[in-house]
Order: sequence, then structure tokens, then C-alpha cells
Amino acid sequence: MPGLTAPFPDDVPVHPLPVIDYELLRQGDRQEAYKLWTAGTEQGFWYLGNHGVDEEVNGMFDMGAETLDLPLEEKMRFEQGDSGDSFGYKAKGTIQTDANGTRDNVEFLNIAQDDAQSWPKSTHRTYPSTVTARMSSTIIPFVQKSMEVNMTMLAVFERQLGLPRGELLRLHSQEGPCGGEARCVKTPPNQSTAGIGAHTDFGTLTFLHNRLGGLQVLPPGSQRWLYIKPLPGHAVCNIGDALSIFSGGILRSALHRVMPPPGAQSRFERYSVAFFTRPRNSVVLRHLGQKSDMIARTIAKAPESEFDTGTTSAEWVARRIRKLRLKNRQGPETWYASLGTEHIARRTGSSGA
Ligand SMILES: O=C(O)CCC(=O)C(=O)O
Ligand SMILES: [Fe+2]
Repeated sequence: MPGLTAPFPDDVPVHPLPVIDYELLRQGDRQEAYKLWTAGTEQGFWYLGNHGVDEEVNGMFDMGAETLDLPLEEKMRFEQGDSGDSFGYKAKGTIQTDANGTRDNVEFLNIAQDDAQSWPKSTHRTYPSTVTARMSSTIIPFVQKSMEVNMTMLAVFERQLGLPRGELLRLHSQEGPCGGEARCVKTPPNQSTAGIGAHTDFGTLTFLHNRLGGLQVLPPGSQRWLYIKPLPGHAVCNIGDALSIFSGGILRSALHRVMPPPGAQSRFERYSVAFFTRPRNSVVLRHLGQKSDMIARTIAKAPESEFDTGTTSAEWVARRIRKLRLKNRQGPETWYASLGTEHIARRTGSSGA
């Protein structure tokens, strides 16, 4: 049951994140916008309160539990496979969590933003009956509200980066398919290894909902993994690789991972719910220095090509997933090939490391 829990212990190291008020952001509050900018440029992670998506998030936790509790044979009919597809079901033990090829222990379900938007027509794929039964009541409202939240935050970053109005938003317009998706993750109780290995998110912005601990962040420039304590009624938001690259590294895509929940919480099954905004598939991941002086000045100091991947958003996501799948592993180099901006996240610390 996803409802069962124990308190988050008070003797583990936690990362104190800034709390941003979504309603203030939406109203155009300049101070709140500046707080968000500081969070994005320093840590790449923050709490978001007053987002108004609580009811839909609760529905997603229930839908995730219903779906991930289906018999394995049923879920396997929707497995994402080894060719780099993201949407569908990801079975436990199919991806590596480190360079040694250690197996993961989480399963998750990814529902394409495009499939929710085009429902009842399918854009990318079909889903289990527990998903389709809740498409109209839960998933579509969750996806729509999450998109709105992420686009509101993106508009703040666009302005602060000195980009022309709409420049960043249009890379996420709905004129073509995109990799945006909703995710429900399930981790079994009593684990001792990483559920999801250290990674940076592939896309633009992540809107995440945790009830139990387990999420850990390696703050930029730090060597110490810290838990993020779930804050009731608040989402955890973070910047992904695509936005970090568009901004020439000004916005941070921080390394994070999912570990067993701390203390007494480790005895419980852990569920989490996320929404990932990703650029349109055809968008090339490259800095926007030609559109912003601030980005151009920053890029002038960075090694050439670091923020020009020569890769479309779709290729970027597919490569990383493909290289994570254990079936495709040919040694530690396959793990390294799965990485995105992790090397930049580690190097450009706010503490000067
Ligand atoms: O489950 C969580 O708290 C985080 C999951 C995550 O980092 C991801 O799915 O990318
Ligand atoms: Fe993540």
C-alpha cells in the first residue's frame, strides 16, 4: 500500500533546498522569480509549494500503484525494450546503476505527454488498462497542470537569461512530438543498493513528488551525497541537461540518485511520481548564445563544443536510455556513454571546486 509510512529520521544529512511559491511566480512576483533564478543557477534543485496539483498527484500515486501491482506478464506486454524507447513499462533489473554494471531494483511506468494530449488517439504507444481507465480522470489533468507549472518556471528562466520572449518556450511548443512524460516509480522495501544510479535528468525541467525519502543529491561542487527530505504539499523541482545546455551551463543540472529510504522508512515500499518536460524531438541541444549576451559571454569561457551536442533532443534521450540498458552493456564504457552533463555538474561547483 502506498499509504503506509514512517517518519523521515532527523539524524541523516539533508540538503536544505530553497522553497519557491508557485502562486507568487505565476503572479509575476519579481522577488520570487529571483529566488527561482538563484536556485536554478546555484543548486539546480528547489521545493515548489502552492502548485495546486495535489489532487492530481494523489491520483497518480494510486494509478501508479494499481499499474505496478499488475502481474509481471501483463506489465511486460508494455516493456520499453532495449532500443532506447522511453515510454511504457521499465522492468526491474534492466538498467545499470554504475560503471560496474550493478543492476537497478526499481520498476517504473512512463506515459508520454503526447499520448495524454492526443487521447483517445495514440501518438506513440498503448498502455495497460489501469492507465487507460484513468486517462481522463487523472492522467490528462496531471499532465496538463504539470506542463503549465513547468512552462511558468521556464518563462522565468527565459527572461532571466536575457532571451527574447518565447525563445525558450517555443522549443517546447506542441508543433511536433516530444519526449515529455509522466512517471511512476516503485522501489521494493528492504534494499541495500541504489534504486536509480547517479544521473542528471535528460530534459528541461522535472516536477517530482516524493512521500518517502530516498532521493539524494550531490550538490554542485560537493563530494557528499545528501538526502532531500520530502516536504508535504511541496514538489521537488530540478533542471535537466537540455535546459543546462540551452543556458550554456548557467543553469545547473545536478547529479542525483535514488537510494533506499533512510531509517525506519526503508521497510516500506517506495513510490514516486514525476513529470518531465523535454524539448520537441527535433530540437538540437545547443546553447542559445546567439540569442542572449549573457549566454554568449559564458560560452566564450567554456571549452568549445561542451554546450553544442550536435544531437537532437530525441537522439539524446534515446542514446542515454539505450546505453543504460544492461542488454546493451559491453563494459564500463557503455556506462560512460550513457552520461549527459554529469561531468559539467561535477566540475562547476558553487564552492569553487
Ligand atoms: O524517485 C525519485 O525520487 C527520483 C526519480 C528520478 O530521479 C528519475 O526518475 O529521474
Ligand atoms: Fe532523475
